[in-house]
Amino acid sequence: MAPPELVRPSDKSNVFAKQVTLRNCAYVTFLAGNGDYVKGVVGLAKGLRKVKSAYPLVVAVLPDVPEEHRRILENQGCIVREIEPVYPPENQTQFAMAYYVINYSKLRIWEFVEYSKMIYLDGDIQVYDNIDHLFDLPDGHFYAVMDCFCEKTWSHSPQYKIGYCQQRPDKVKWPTEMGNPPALYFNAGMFVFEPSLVTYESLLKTLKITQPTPFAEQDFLNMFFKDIYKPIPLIYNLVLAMLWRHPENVELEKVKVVHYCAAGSKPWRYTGKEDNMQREDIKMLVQKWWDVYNDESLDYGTSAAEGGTETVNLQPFLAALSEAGAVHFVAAPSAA
Ligand SMILES: O=c1ccn([C@@H]2O[C@H](COP(=O)(O)OP(=O)(O)O)[C@@H](O)[C@H]2O)c(=O)[nH]1
Ligand SMILES: OC[C@H]1O[C@H](O[C@@H]2[C@@H](O)[C@H](O)[C@@H](O)[C@H](O)[C@@H]2O)[C@H](O)[C@@H](O)[C@H]1O
Ligand SMILES: [Mn+2]
Repeated sequence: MAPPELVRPSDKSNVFAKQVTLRNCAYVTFLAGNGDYVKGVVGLAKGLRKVKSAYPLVVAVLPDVPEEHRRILENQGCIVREIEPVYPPENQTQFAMAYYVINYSKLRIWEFVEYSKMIYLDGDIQVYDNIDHLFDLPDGHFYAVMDCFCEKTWSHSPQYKIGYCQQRPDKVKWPTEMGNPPALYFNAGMFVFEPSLVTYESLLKTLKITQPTPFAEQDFLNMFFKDIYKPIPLIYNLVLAMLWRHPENVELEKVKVVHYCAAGSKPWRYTGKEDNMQREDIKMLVQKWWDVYNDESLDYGTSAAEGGTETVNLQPFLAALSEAGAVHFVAAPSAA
């Protein structure tokens, strides 16, 4: 589509014009440490390019991410933003995974208010179909895919103990003597949200008085956004365990986003030794991830990746001008 023309409010000459409001949107992920998760983020950057997303990928990096990794990400077209860690209050919590304690730092992305809407994606996620349309979801809600309680990582929970899962609430019903069933619970590896300093301050203030729990920031985000959480279809975040826990809920050919969160499924560490890792669908999905990661035509700056011409992301520039209120932007009639 031709870039939007700058039209002064007084100029009515462009009869084809229709008023559009351009929003400044972006994908955002989180990177910590000097280990191999950087491969996940490179894969994600290339995957978003492969599906021709119109939006940039911002990478929120902790101070311990080495310069070399930051260069790699910038050379893949990522916008690298350093954030300070966020720690939960002093606690004796047994996190489901010890390293989950660093995941509270994800909360810093609510401070990225130069963007009006963002889609957060874990570094162990890959996007295989364009999901830019999610930026058009109505404001005022928190959109994410429902999680599953059936993996051993949930063995601490009452749901797991009685065999209840929100993915199949009719299979083992929640007993009335245990009160209401748990509120719908999302996986925090992917969500659509609106950065806001008010929300950001409230998140940090609330965290200070909230007892940490096994799924760390995922539990905290579920509690914090409970009233505005809206489930979106599983095709936007396939938590791999769904393949063997709830295959009846999965139509793999329709899945747009795959979340390599099952133990042993991180493609860049895959050995095939852990439970379920010899499944044909897992091996296919791991290979699919590597096909994108190894595809040099998807490297930033190659003509193939940018659709034959170097593309410049006008969003921040247009957002700044629009902020200034100096002009309205109208889409020139499509060349198509
Ligand atoms: O050493 C680490 C651990 C986690 N992460 C980031 O934190 C996210 C959440 O961790 P992970 O995906 O391993 O959790 P899971 O979804 O597997 O529970 C990752 O995707 C990365 O974006 C990271 O950068 N370095
Ligand atoms: O810090 C807590 C993490 O909790 C979530 O991972 C879990 C969750 O999905 C469980 O349901 C699975 O059983 C488990 O394998 C998986 O690791 C998020 O994916 C991750 O981004 C992060 O928020
Ligand atoms: Mn993950």
